[in-house]
Amino acid sequence: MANAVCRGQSITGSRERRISHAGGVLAERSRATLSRVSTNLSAGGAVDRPRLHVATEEIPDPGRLSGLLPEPGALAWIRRGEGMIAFGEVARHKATSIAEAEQWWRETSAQVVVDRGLDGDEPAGAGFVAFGSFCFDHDNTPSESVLIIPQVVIGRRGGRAWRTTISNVGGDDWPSEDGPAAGAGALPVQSPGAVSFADGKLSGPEWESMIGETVRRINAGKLGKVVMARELLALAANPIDPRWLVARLAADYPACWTYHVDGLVGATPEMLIRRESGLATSRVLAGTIRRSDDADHDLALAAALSQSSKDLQEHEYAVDSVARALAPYCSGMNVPDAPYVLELPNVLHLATDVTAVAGPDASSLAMAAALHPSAAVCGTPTDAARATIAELEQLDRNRYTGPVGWIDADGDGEWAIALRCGRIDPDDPRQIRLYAGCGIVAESDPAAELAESVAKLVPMRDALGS
Ligand SMILES: C=C(O[C@@H]1C=C(C(=O)O)C=C[C@H]1O)C(=O)O
Repeated sequence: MANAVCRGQSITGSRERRISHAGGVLAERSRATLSRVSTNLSAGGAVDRPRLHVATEEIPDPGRLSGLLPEPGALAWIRRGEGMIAFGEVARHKATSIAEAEQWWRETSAQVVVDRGLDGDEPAGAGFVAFGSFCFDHDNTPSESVLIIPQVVIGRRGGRAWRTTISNVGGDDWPSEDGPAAGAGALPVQSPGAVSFADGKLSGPEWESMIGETVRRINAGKLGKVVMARELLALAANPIDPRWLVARLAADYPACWTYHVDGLVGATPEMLIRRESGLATSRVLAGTIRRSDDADHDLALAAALSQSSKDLQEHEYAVDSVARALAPYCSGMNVPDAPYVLELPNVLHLATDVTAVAGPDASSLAMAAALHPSAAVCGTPTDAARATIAELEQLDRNRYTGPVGWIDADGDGEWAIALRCGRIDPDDPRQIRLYAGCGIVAESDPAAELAESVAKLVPMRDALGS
């Protein structure tokens, strides 16, 4: 990816450095005089682009990342204790498509001045990054996709921890000292209090009959698979603080990617595309069984899942769609012949990890644009499945089942599929919509699919404290 990052370049004048402790995290404020390295860019003269200054430094282990979120709007990306949290906002891009956001990021990151970075091999993400969350279907939602450039990022990966500060060259030299600090001095996290649940537009039985109609359409011959989702409305006594949910999800689902971007909170097991140092990986999930409380029984369930023709077919559609979409961007693709069983605390999934060598211009977001929507969340053939969802599902999916994740200036990044999540109502933060969907194929049984959706809602229900 084109990258005009100039580390240690274009900095003149003295630098004053002050280290202070904020919740065990070293905060630094530096003053530097920047010589102008670029003129303010506007794409086709239409869009004002921020001209940004980025500094990253190594910090001591900051402790539990989910404990560092200073305010409810802070961004989170955590898996097995590693990842990034971020706060403050330097720029927010309302994207009309994933491809358009990729273009915006490519042009914006080409204008960045990088003052300092980490010594040696930097972990992906230790530098200029944006976090994003995209709609499932831009044509069928009033809501918007976003790419957010934060002011401060704290990350931990592979035994190293860092802090990145991003500031607008056109504005103040550095983020205001009054801005939020991670950890100490942060706004306290409030429990949601008592939570009640209600069906979304469709009740359970109505959803089952909608699934019955989907199965009929599939059997009529034009569709192979359609993923149908439902929502559950949760109403809490207090405003729902995403940090409450992030902390619980990250602790209870360490193998999943726990995220919070702009009110969308969840812990997803499905990785649409991860790109790091030229290697692309995608974890495809499709085919699900609810776990029991008994380990031996779970073993039998796992064996049944890996031999279920209905689940294997559903899985095959999803893997095919990913391999086909990825092929133009990659070489040396490896697609395992058979899936393995991924165990989560609530469900078992059939899983396939596809790996490939990414082409030099294939950023993580460019590949996400090509992959979305995969048959894991939409169906096969894509256009017919998407139209069937729009016609029958009666749900505004919003950003549920869209890509969620982050990208860095080299195009590396992680874009998961926003599953096992909820969206806090921006107009009434006591309300959150929880979503769960199921892949429907010719052999699907509506009652079993409803039960599967109930199992998929468990992580968010538990995180809310019910
Ligand atoms: C749509 C969801 O999950 C998708 C559907 C699956 C299935 O039907 O087996 C499994 C994983 C996901 O690809 C969801 O969790 O909401």
